[in-house]
Order: sequence, then C-alpha cells, then structure tokens
Amino acid sequence: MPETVRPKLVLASASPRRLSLLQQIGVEPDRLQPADMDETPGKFETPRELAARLALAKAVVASERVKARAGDENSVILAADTVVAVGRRILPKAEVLEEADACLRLLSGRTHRVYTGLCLINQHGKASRRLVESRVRFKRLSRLDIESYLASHEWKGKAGGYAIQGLAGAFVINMVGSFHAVVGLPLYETVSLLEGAGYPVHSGWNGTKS
Ligand SMILES: Cc1cn([C@H]2C[C@H](O)[C@@H](COP(=O)(O)OP(=O)(O)OP(=O)(O)O)O2)c(=O)[nH]c1=O
Repeated sequence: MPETVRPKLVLASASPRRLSLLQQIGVEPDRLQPADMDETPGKFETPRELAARLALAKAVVASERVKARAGDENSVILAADTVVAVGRRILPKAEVLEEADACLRLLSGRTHRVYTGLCLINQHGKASRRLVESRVRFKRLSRLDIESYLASHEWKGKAGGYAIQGLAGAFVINMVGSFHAVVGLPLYETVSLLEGAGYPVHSGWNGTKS
C-alpha cells in the first residue's frame, strides 16, 4: 500500500492565541502565513456572516500566497475569525482605550455572543467551514472594574475589548458554547477539519506533557 504523505499545515494567523491553542492539542503548524485584511463589516452583514466570511477570506489569501511558493503544494490552510456581538451590533477589535471602554460598558451586566468562523482549505483547494456560536454573560461592571481592566491593556487587539482567558475571566458569570472558540479557535471543530483533510492530529501526542 503506498504510504500517504502528511500534508503541511499552514496556520493563516498572526494570533499567538490561535497558535498556542493548536499546540495545546499537539499540533505544530509547519508555517505561519498571516493574512492581513480589512475586517470592516458589510452594511447589512450579521455577526455570524462576518465571522464566516472573514475566516474564508483569510484562508483564501493565505492559500494564494502558499501556492505561489514551490514545494508547498501539499499544504492545508487553517484560518479563523472571532466576532463579538450584542444582538446584531458588532463590537470592534479594540485598538485604543476609548474603544475598549465603550465595549466594556456595553457588555456590562449583559449576555453577548461570540461567533468564531473556521475555515480549512485542503490540498486540492476545497474549503470546509464551521461556525461556532457561544454565549457569554458578564456581571455588572463597576467603574473600578472597567478602569482596572483598561489599565491592564489585556483588551488590546481583542474582539469586544476583552480576553476571557485572562483577567476578564473574573467578569464572566457563565458561558454556553466553546471556551476555546471564544479565545479564538474551536478545538473540536479544528480537529474534525484537520482529520477530514488527512492531517494526523494524534501523531503529535506521543510524549506530550501536561
Ligand atoms: C473575545 C475574545 C477574543 N480574543 C481574541 C482572539 C483573536 O485574536 C482576536 C479577534 O480578532 P481576529 O480578527 O479573529 O484575529 P486576529 O486579528 O487577532 O488574528 P488573525 O486574523 O491573524 O488570526 O480577539 C481573545 O483572545 N479572547 C477573547 O475572549
């Protein structure tokens, strides 16, 4: 029987969170190929549609770059996008203090949704997609909560102006969905897409330390 060659894995992301979530399940990408793009929502686009569209767009852009390089033909490309929303209102990825402040005030005492789009383009150029929706309920935030959190700078570059995996974990009364998806990469769905593309996830589990 001919031996199947493991495809190379390209992670289309600049997010250190996504890389460490992959490493958590014993998967080490062969290459990082971040795909910078305009993430502005379309006029009538829902948060769910935005997360799905951007995950696909990131994978496509990275795939084009990978294809242009000799020797990388047998590659699978993985990309994701996380969108935080209150109802239909899409919150920004907070880059400045004012944005993070506005996000936290809006999230205070409310339940919001986090949509994580996932896309894998296989060796033959076929895209497979998943969309994971999680609900997160925040306590009512005091002025001190908000000011202290803003001073931590953990909000920077995070969708909705917070990171559940850090200090903001203290704001969460409960969540329904996938914690890892909120952080940036739904692990169950990631494994299912990788296995579907013939990428052997378990081969990285030998001798893994907890
Ligand atoms: C809600 C939430 C978001 N985030 C992060 C995950 C993503 O990195 C970021 C959302 O922005 P994204 O546009 O999804 O990702 P990114 O620009 O950081 O990285 P790339 O496109 O290169 O993959 O917010 C957390 O780390 N924790 C959280 O609790």
